[in-house]
Amino acid sequence: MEFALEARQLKKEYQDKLALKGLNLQIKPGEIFCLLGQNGAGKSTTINLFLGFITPTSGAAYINGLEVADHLLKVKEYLAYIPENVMLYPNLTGLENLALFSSLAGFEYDKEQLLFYLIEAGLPAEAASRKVGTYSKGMRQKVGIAIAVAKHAKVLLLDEPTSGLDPKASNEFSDLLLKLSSQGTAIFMATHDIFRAKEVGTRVGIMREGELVDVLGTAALDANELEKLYLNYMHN
Ligand SMILES: Nc1ncnc2c1ncn2[C@@H]1O[C@H](COP(=O)(O)OP(=O)(O)OP(=O)(O)O)[C@@H](O)[C@H]1O
Repeated sequence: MEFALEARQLKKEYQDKLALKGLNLQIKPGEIFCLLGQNGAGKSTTINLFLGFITPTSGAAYINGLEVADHLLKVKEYLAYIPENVMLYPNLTGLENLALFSSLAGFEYDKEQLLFYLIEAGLPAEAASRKVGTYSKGMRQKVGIAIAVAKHAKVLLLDEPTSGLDPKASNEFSDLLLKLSSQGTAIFMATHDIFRAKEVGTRVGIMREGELVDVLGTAALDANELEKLYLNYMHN
């Protein structure tokens, strides 16, 4: 079977810091994998390797069966990325931003279709014609999701997307992720939010000092048990 995301002995060393120590991981289409870990554990490094923003010291990252470092452009077609702060053009409206990013990915849509994507992602219709500079963080995340859907991304990478969102916005965001995964999108999310990880994740990985020390199925755990396990790893 072809995995949506795969890491094989993936290693990254910066100058004198071994940030990722040989990660092995396989994620299927429709899965939501949440990666927990303290600051500096190697979560962003992992995401940046899947995105092709940095090159591995050894080992390889694969998206849809393609080695990222060898197929940077092709892999970009499959991927959408939502960082903590979605980068959009503040002087363009939500509709204009979506039109621009869709077109960069090779998709041209009329206004009606663009509006449909934005509303599907939970943006109020009245906001779509407003400049993005006036949007809240949660609204910008929704535009990020609309871009992912409009470019038919097979894989969504997220780096702490819910930090700084209020509980309602965070909850709406979780619902969007669940909807995307039910449509077959594979989702890989670095987060500090154990509760959300349990709620949306199919599996949760715990990373410590560049190593994936555990991977847990969320179905058999409640959030308190997951928090206990996590804290245990951090203290030992
Ligand atoms: N460009 C770089 N040069 C040198 N060291 C780096 C670089 N980027 C990251 N590191 C180091 O690699 C380790 C892993 O960092 P990384 O950003 O992947 O952690 P993280 O788990 O994403 O942390 P956070 O939760 O704070 O985002 C850290 O020790 C960090 O200082």
